Amino acid sequence: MIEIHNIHKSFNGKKVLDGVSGVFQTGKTNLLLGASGTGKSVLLKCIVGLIKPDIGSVTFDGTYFTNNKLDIKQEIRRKIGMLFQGSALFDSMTVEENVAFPLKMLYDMDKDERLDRVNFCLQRVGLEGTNKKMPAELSGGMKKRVGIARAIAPKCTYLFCDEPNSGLDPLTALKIDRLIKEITEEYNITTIVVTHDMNSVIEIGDNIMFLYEGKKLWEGTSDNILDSDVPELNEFIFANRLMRDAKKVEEEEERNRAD
Ligand SMILES: Nc1ncnc2c1ncn2[C@@H]1O[C@H](COP(=O)(O)OP(=O)(O)OP(=O)(O)O)[C@@H](O)[C@H]1O
Repeated sequence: MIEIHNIHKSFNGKKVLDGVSGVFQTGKTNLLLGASGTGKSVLLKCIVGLIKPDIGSVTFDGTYFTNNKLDIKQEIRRKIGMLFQGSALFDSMTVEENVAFPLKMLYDMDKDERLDRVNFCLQRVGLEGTNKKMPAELSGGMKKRVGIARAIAPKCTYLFCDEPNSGLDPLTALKIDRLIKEITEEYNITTIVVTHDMNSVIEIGDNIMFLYEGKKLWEGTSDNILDSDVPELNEFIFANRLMRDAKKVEEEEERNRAD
């Protein structure tokens, strides 16, 4: 379980996070939802320690993280897996080398043990046998799968995903969302996903925190989000639907032109 308490962050006098508190449960897919520029990524970076909040604290399973001693922070960092926006694979490394990378950095494993773990993770994300492929040879969805395999390779306790389905077609996006949820439940991980996609909300939103202009305006689940009485959230959901409908019309028109 991850707890955040009263997180504030400003850049050059501009407030980006304004007193955000909340709890992210173990074994659940916790979503940080909001429009562009509402502070989702900054909050994620504050949680993992890439950005220091001006005020506030983060606790991992009861251990205080923010401003704690370096060795305690490093111990927590070892348990964190990250799936970055755009996958962020090393282009000059094979799939196998990419997934092995955190194992080399964090563990004193022999080569065979490391390869076993890499193969296990590749198999878990449905990419067995792709060891020697280069990232340039992979589709967007496959790259995300490699990113997930790399994140879980060190047996992470906490998984952070920054817009995991950006740039993917709806069906591939759905498969990636489901894979993240399955892995979260299977390994009892605390997962936080940054998203602005309502499809993800409905599909995997065990616990959703809606951010608006740096504030948490609503918290709930995919079952009750459509009943919210928060105007900013309802407007966000409506805009998402309009976007989806407009996309459908565009695709339909494209199909008609092609016929
Ligand atoms: N290092 C930084 N220095 C200055 N401003 C920053 C920095 N990082 C983020 N910001 C600003 O903080 C605000 C929130 O950014 P953030 O990336 O958290 O938005 P977001 O909700 O994740 O949006 P998106 O969905 O577009 O990624 C933006 O106005 C951004 O320009």
